Amino acid sequence: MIETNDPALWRNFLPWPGAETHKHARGRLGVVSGRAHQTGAARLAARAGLRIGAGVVRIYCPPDAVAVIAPAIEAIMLTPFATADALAREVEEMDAVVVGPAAGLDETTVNNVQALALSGAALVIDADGLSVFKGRSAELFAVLDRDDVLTPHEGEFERLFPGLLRKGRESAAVEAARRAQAIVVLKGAETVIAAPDGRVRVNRTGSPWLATAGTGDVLSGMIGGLIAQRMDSFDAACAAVWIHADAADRFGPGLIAEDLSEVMPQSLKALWLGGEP
Ligand SMILES: NC(=O)C1=CN([C@@H]2O[C@H](COP(=O)(O)OP(=O)(O)OC[C@H]3O[C@@H](n4cnc5c(N)ncnc54)[C@H](O)[C@@H]3O)[C@@H](O)[C@H]2O)[C@@H](O)CC1
Ligand SMILES: Nc1ncnc2c1ncn2[C@@H]1O[C@H](COP(=O)(O)OP(=O)(O)O)[C@@H](O)[C@H]1O
Repeated sequence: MIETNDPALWRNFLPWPGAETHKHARGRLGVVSGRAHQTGAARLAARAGLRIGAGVVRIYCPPDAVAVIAPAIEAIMLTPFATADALAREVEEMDAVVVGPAAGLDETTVNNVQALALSGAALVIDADGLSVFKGRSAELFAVLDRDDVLTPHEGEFERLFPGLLRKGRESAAVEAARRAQAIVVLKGAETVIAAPDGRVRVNRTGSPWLATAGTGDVLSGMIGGLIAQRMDSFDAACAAVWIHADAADRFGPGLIAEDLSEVMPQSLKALWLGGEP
């Protein structure tokens, strides 16, 4: 059965901090950055993960990107890595990791995704982390766990699941989640969230203000931030998609991706107070 994504389905599972918590207990999110000229996407994702409540957020970047990222972050931390193996070692302390935004379409990204998949962290894989597996999707699916999340837009979806969209977006997302054995978030004006066990929800509150560069990077950070706080990956994806659109609608005209993390507290506060958002 296809459900409409609604806060009633996941509101009670949102990870609000308890009185005795501390930053490490709230959840640790890693975000993998691209090279020096491609760091904005990771910073958007990292800030969104922090905003949605992860207690610690750390960007992992190639060594050449340190000098670019360091002056552009405050609460977010930064660790350089030189190889995929080094990255896998560094993320051992993380609960969730976002990989793919502006990662680059080369073998480095393939190696990073595969190395991360062997770590204990749940993965949110977006953008280049998906596109780089075009024509070789089995290599991606072989390393995924059921709590990992793929967040393709239709272009990326077609690269991983050629022809599947012809079945219709809902059926395509369900079949994709079954094939990948992971959560699939098929983004668009209506976003479909599907799990390998057959659960599927359609988000019908999409905001057209989201049709601007970088909003998908923000969404990946939001999903990762909720999973880092130990929310079930399917519910985390549903909640993030809904909050993402709610924040966009609250901002309205002129929205750019950077604004989403600044307006998100309004959406979160409405959910926290328990009233109608
Ligand atoms: N601030 C930043 O640094 C940003 C970096 N970004 C990165 O830039 C790179 C390219 O991103 P793109 O999303 O343009 O890359 P894509 O490689 O997905 O290319 C977009 C192409 O996909 C096709 N497509 C089909 N359906 C589409 C849909 N529903 N939405 C978008 N495209 C669709 C279009 O033909 C389009 O030309 C990625 O690495 C991405 O992560 C973007 O996320 C934007 C912001
Ligand atoms: N017309 C629209 N209505 C609602 N949501 C949209 C619309 N267009 C794009 N979005 C949303 O905006 C985000 C765009 O993500 P993506 O295509 O990955 O962009 P980017 O790679 O630039 O970050 C997705 O969450 C998508 O669902």
